Amino acid sequence: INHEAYGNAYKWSPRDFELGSALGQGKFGHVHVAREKKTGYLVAIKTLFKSQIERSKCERQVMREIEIQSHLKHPNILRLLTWFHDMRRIYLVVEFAAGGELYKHLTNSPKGRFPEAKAAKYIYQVADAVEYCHQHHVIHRDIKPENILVDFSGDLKLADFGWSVHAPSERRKTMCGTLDYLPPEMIKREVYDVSVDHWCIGVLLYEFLVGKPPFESEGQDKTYARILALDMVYPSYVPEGAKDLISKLLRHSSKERLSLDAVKKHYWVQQFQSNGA
Ligand SMILES: CC(C)NC(=O)[C@H]1CCC[C@H]1Nc1nc(Nc2ccc(C(=O)N(C)C3CCN(C)CC3)cc2)ncc1C(F)(F)F
Repeated sequence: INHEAYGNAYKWSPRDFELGSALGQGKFGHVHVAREKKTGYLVAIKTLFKSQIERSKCERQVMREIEIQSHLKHPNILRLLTWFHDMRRIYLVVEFAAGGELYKHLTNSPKGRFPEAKAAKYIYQVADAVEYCHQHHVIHRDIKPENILVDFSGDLKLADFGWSVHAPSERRKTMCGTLDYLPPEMIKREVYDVSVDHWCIGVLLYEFLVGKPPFESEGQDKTYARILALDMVYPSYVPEGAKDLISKLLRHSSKERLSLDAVKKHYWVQQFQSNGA
């Protein structure tokens, strides 16, 4: 039968794809590059094992990730193209980001940090993607280099919506992974809103330019103390404009943090926008 005539009723299955090499390990399984047989289109397939998801009681989180990521359509957000499942596994068919993981680009850069122009281009793209999320009432909550991929043309793709929630939220976020990006309100376990992402974008820009996050310390308590005290220093090579922008994002009072539209229009960012966006 002509599947296309039935729109989305087409049932995707593993048989539609030629599995390629493993790209790495995701949270609940592995990720492969794959080629969709009819179109030759390269995709990434995240295979999640239902047993592992059930064991860690993350069904709701996985379904939320699928729900959220399938509705977000933005050039700097990794697209969830489709998904299907069999008895034992859930398969997420996601855009393949040929440039790989952003944190590897950062660590492999000379001096382990990005030049101004690249940092400004990247922070524009992240701000644009996160502004789009917020317009769709989604807080990402986990913006950091590890959760951002690079596509074939060197543009950023915000990924890993496993921790995103519909705004506003006070859902507990178990302290997994790095603490460096946690905003004060999350450390103090207060109710928080979309502006947690504004804080993270400030931390991200600092890390792009310096090569490490501003409050990095030995041990969780020291990191928390430095975040709550806004105890950070800028190396001399950080340009004034970037310091101005970061200082307007790393504010304790979430209401005082610069809007994402103002981030995109900030003079330090604008000077590098080639497309005059
Ligand atoms: C945001 C989230 C937290 N991260 C992830 O999900 C990770 C977990 C596994 C991989 C990645 N997930 C994805 N990765 C890509 N592209 C990609 C990744 C890595 C390389 C790379 O450098 N190697 C293979 C190198 C090649 C050279 N050898 C030596 C080392 C690995 C090249 C392309 N596209 C889509 C995805 C996605 F997200 F759709 F799954």
